[in-house]
Amino acid sequence: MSLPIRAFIRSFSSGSIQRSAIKNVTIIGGGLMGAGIAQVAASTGHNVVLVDQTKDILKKSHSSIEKSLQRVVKKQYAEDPKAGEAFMAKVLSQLCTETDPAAAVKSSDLVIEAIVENLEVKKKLFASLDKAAPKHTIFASNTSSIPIKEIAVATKRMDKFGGLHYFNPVPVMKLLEVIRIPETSDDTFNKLLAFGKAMGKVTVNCKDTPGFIVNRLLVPYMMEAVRMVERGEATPQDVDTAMKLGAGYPMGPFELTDYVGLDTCKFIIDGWHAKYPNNPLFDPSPLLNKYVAEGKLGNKVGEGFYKAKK
Ligand SMILES: CCCCCCCCCCCCCC(=O)CC(=O)SCCNC(=O)CCNC(=O)[C@H](O)C(C)(C)COP(=O)(O)OP(=O)(O)OC[C@H]1O[C@@H](n2cnc3c(N)ncnc32)[C@H](O)[C@@H]1OP(=O)(O)O
Ligand SMILES: NC(=O)C1=CN([C@@H]2O[C@H](COP(=O)(O)OP(=O)(O)OC[C@H]3O[C@@H](n4cnc5c(N)ncnc54)[C@H](O)[C@@H]3O)[C@@H](O)[C@H]2O)C=CC1
Repeated sequence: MSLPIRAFIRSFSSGSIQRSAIKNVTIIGGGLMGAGIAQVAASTGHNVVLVDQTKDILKKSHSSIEKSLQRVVKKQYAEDPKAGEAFMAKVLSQLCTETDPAAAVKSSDLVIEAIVENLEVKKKLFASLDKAAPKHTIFASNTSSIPIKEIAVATKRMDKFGGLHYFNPVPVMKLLEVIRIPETSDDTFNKLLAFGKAMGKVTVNCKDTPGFIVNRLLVPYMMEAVRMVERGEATPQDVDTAMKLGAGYPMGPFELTDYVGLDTCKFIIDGWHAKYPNNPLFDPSPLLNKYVAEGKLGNKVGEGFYKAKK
């Protein structure tokens, strides 16, 4: 018996991974998050179709998945590289790419959307998927900051709609926030929870409140960090060192912003400022806006608050 199958059976019997009714998964958006979600879904035995706008983007997504899988395999199969190679080949055989979302959802049990953090773009996508997907298909958004219901109203299947909020990097971060709206049926919610567990994640349930649990706490903290720098109280480097060594965080707020993507951070904060214009926590940050205007979007383009390590 090969190592991954043994490990999989062990996790079944220990209860850490559960069976799920969901087998065929379509991920829309092959960027930082979509690629990570596709990798972990395929690694846990699901058939995955990854969708993005062009073949070139999907080539990059595929190559980032391969690199990340190599890291996982190197660690998990240190003593059996051949089994590692077989595992990697199996995972990659369960993953295909597609540029036409309508074709990609034809036999899908679950669609997870991980495209740009923009309500109108997400609604337009889901409205078209609603027409193309079979009746039983469940829809989920990985949005960081947009209420799930505001996206779900674009469809006629709100009972089959929920939120699956993953964390970056998806292959490493154990948490998954599972969000229900009042219309989400118990059957859909239970299937989403079971799917999350089948992916090996620890799930937490959350109502459809802005930022769910983690981002509701993380965003004000990160915004205060950038305001400290704007007030000239400390440098990004010193803030990062302080939070790593003084609070035990794996990354400081500026390193984390580079990791998440400054464009995504700006979408989040601009969206919340428009929604809550009187809450000073969500006032725009001139420094963040300046970096985004200069194209310094973080690690994905090689530079943000820091120059990315090669
Ligand atoms: C200040 C500006 C203000 C802007 C404000 C705007 C506010 C908006 C912000 C809101 C953002 C919201 C985003 C969101 O919705 C939710 C999120 O995802 S929040 C982000 C959550 N993630 C984190 O907090 C990550 C924290 N960092 C870490 O945990 C570690 O640093 C990290 C694991 C990334 C890397 O670890 P490190 O030790 O530094 O490096 P290593 O390279 O040694 O990796 C350790 C370990 O992990 C494996 N690994 C790392 N990356 C991958 C990968 N992509 N694939 C596979 N494996 C990976 C690596 O192999 C190592 O394994 P070992 O066994 O230890 O060798
Ligand atoms: N970056 C992060 O750390 C996290 C981001 N999120 C959320 O996940 C979503 C995606 O974020 P990232 O992966 O970081 O963004 P990204 O910018 O890395 O990737 C987005 C991808 O979506 C594609 N795309 C855009 N519109 C599309 C469409 N109509 N059809 C198909 N593909 C389309 C883009 O080409 C791009 O490849 C956002 O909603 C974000 O808020 C959630 C958790 C963490």
